[in-house]
Parts: sequence; structure tokens; C-alpha cells
Amino acid sequence: MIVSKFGGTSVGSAENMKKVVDIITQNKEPRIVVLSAMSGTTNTLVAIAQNLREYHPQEAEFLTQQLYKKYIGVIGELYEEDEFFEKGRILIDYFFTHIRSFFEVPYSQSVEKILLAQGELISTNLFQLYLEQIGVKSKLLPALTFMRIDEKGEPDKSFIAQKLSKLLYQNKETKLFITQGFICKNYSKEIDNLERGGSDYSASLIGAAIDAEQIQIYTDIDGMHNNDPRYVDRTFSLEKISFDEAAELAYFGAKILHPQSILPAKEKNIPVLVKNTFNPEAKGTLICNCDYNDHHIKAIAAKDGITAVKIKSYRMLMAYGFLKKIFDVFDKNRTPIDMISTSEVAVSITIDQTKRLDDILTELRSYGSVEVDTDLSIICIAGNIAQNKKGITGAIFSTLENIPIRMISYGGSNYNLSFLVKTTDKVAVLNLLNKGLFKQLYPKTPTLLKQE
Ligand SMILES: Nc1ncnc2c1ncn2[C@@H]1O[C@H](COP(=O)(O)OP(=O)(O)O)[C@@H](O)[C@H]1O
Ligand SMILES: N[C@@H](CC(=O)OP(=O)(O)O)C(=O)O
Repeated sequence: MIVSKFGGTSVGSAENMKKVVDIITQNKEPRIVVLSAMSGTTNTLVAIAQNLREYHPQEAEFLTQQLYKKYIGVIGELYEEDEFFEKGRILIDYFFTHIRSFFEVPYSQSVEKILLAQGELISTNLFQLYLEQIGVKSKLLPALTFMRIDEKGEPDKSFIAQKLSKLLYQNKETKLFITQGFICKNYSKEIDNLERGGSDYSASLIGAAIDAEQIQIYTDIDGMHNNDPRYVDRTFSLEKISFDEAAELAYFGAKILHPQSILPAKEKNIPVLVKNTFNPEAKGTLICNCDYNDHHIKAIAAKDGITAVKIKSYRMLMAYGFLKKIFDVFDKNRTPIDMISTSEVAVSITIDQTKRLDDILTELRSYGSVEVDTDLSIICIAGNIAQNKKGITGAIFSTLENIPIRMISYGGSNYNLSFLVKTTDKVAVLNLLNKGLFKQLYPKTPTLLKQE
């Protein structure tokens, strides 16, 4: 079985949905297709929820009307036959009546989660109805019946595997399944989600649960690039990278993959192929358990929204147990730490979740003086860093002579070197590193022959 995930842009219009159908019907291999919401939908649902939270029902209604019109346009293009257009309209009316029913009840987190789930529910239902119109047999697998997270928000892997194997067994004859990415139920059996961009994570969890042969992530670019194409012009698609390298890049900001999406695939050693829906002939990037003998820097990514906290205390001098106390503060406040760096009398820590920052700072102040820096970005360089040839750190930092670097983390992993800069320097850093580390992309212009 293959698991193929198609992102928001891939299902972003009727025309694109038809491209997805071409891809999944090219061969008869059994497949679970995981779909995101049509691009823009989840953002609009977030905005609707925000307006309800802030008591702006008219704005919420306006956004809902706009979204409804968009979907009426989509079904007009998707269903040529009147019978299917009518079925599509009934589906859309059903979902929008459901959305509007929450305008009448008091806003809550649970209401917001239900609203956010509607995008994937709509896209999968419309897609499956289209398959029906063109005579392709398929079955909807409702993600809310098998995708579950526990009290800590972690996927309940044994529940997912158990439920999915039962569903697949009950539908032994079916070769093509369609399911929703992103959405799940939580331990209270309420509708929840795997956080923004979570459809990649859904695909990886499903792939791992059913021991798939391959997990395919179809997106709008020819695979994973060596640098962020949103900020750097000359980038290229990587042919192959290891699970560890891909995990570092995803975690440290490569938007193409959800930060946690690599781990389930790595645990089961299932190759992940990143492909382009709009150029399916392109090879894409294979993420696998490949050997680490290639001595290369593979790629660069950046993660924004980082806050650095520095705790300075002379009580740290020659003392033991100090770091534990500091870590306990973050642990107690359920705030993950990204990077750390220590000296004999100070420790600097970075976080990307600041919901509990005030409580954290209050507690930390009992251990020493505390400084906070905001609007920072972590730059991550992934590759075979530890076994790389001498001078690699020199090569990296010499390209950044004029950029102030706030913190460096090296040696924690063999596949990652990361450092902290001001977000205002991020684009310059990504471009400087591209020029310095991928020189082949910048061929020297031939020098003109000297004239006699
Ligand atoms: N290293 C990278 N390689 C490829 N794309 C990247 C990278 N870093 C950021 N991106 C951006 O990620 C986008 C794809 O991710 P996303 O928009 O989440 O796709 P989807 O909607 O298919 O899930 C690309 O269009 C590209 O701009
Ligand atoms: N629709 C969700 C889930 C998702 O993964 O979307 P995409 O595949 O377009 O990044 C979101 O917008 O967050």
C-alpha cells in the first residue's frame, strides 16, 4: 500500500484536483490518498473563528459567504453532470449550515477546532464525489474514526494502527481510499487537529500504522530544496536525503514538511518521496535510511519566532544540579527547548512557544538574573556535519563575517549545525550561506581576454 498526501495547493482548484486524479489513477497500486483543505480554506476558517471569539458576527458571516461562493464556483467546474453538481451543492450546503450553526453558540476552543476541521472534510467529500462521477471506485476513510491524540497531544500510535487495520480489513476489496489530513480526535473524543500543516504528519502516521511501502508527499515544488526558495533565488531540488537530515530541516523551518512528519516514517523505515503535483515527471526528493558516507552539506532552513532566555548566576560556578533546576522550569511549563548553550556562569536557552513565558521568567529569576531577546531566527544547516572534512565550520562562519551571531549549537547531532540570528538578518544569512556553501550555483563569469 502507498500513502499519497496532496497539500492545499494540489487540491486548490477544480483543475488541480483533476491533476491529482491523473496521478493517483496512473497505476492500480492500492493507495490511501490523504488530502489537505483547499488552499486558503483553513486560513479563512481561522479568521472566522477569530471573529466569533472577538464578537464580530458580521465579519464572520461575510467571510463565510465568501468561502461559500468559492465552493459553489469549484463544484461548477468539477461536476459536468447535473446530477453530480446537485450532489455537490447539497454537500456544500450541508457543511456551511454546520459552520453557521456555531455562530449561535458561545465560542470555545472546541468550537474553533470543529470549525478548522471543515476544510479537510469538504475537500475529501468533493474529491470523492468527483471520482464517482468519472467512474473511479474509491472509499472515504473518515480520519476522525482512526486518528487520535493522547492527553499530551501525541498521536496514539497503537490506536491508529488498530483502527486502520480493522477498517482496511473490512474493505479488503477496495484499492483506493481517500482520507483527511490534519484532523483527529483528542483523548476527550472531541474534534482536534495535528496543528497547522499537519497533513504531512497524518500521512506519515498512516504510512507507519499500515507499514506502507512508501509515503508520498505531493506539493507545489520539485522536492525538498537545498535552501528556502521563498527567500533565495538559486536553489535546487535534492535527489536524496536521510531521515535525520530531513527531520532537522523540517523541525528548523523547511515549510515543505511538518516539523514532526519524519519521525513515524523513520521509526518504520518507510521511504518518503516528496513530489510535485504540477510536474509529476520530476524525480523529487527521496528521504530514506541512506548511508551517511557522502561528505556534503545538504541544505539550509530557518525557523522564525524564536525567543532567547539567558540566566546568569554565580551560584552556577562549580555547582551541580543547576541546569536540572532550569530545565525543570521549562518542563513544568510544558515549553520545549530548541537550542541551549552554556558557560560556567550562564545558560542561554531558545524557545518558540511563549504562552507561558511570564511564569517561566518569574521562576527563573529566583536562580539568577534573566535577560530575554525576541524576534530571533534559528538557522539550521543540515548534512553530514560531524564527519565532514576539516574547515567546515570555518567555511560556514567566514561567509557571515558581518552578521552578528547570538548563539551557536554544534555537536549535538551529527546532522545539524544551528545558530541564532536576528530575524531581520535571516534573508541575508540564507543568501550568504547559499553563495558560500553551494558555490556551483554561482559560476564565475569568464574574465574578458585582455586586449593587446
Ligand atoms: N527547503 C525547501 N524546499 C522546498 N520548498 C520549501 C523549502 N522551504 C520552504 N519551502 C516552501 O514550502 C512550500 C511547500 O509547502 P506547503 O505550502 O506547506 O505545501 P502544501 O500546501 O503542498 O502542503 C514550497 O512552495 C516552498 O515555497
Ligand atoms: N489545512 C491544514 C493542514 C495542512 O497540512 O495544509 P497544507 O498541506 O496545505 O500545508 C493547514 O492549512 O494547516
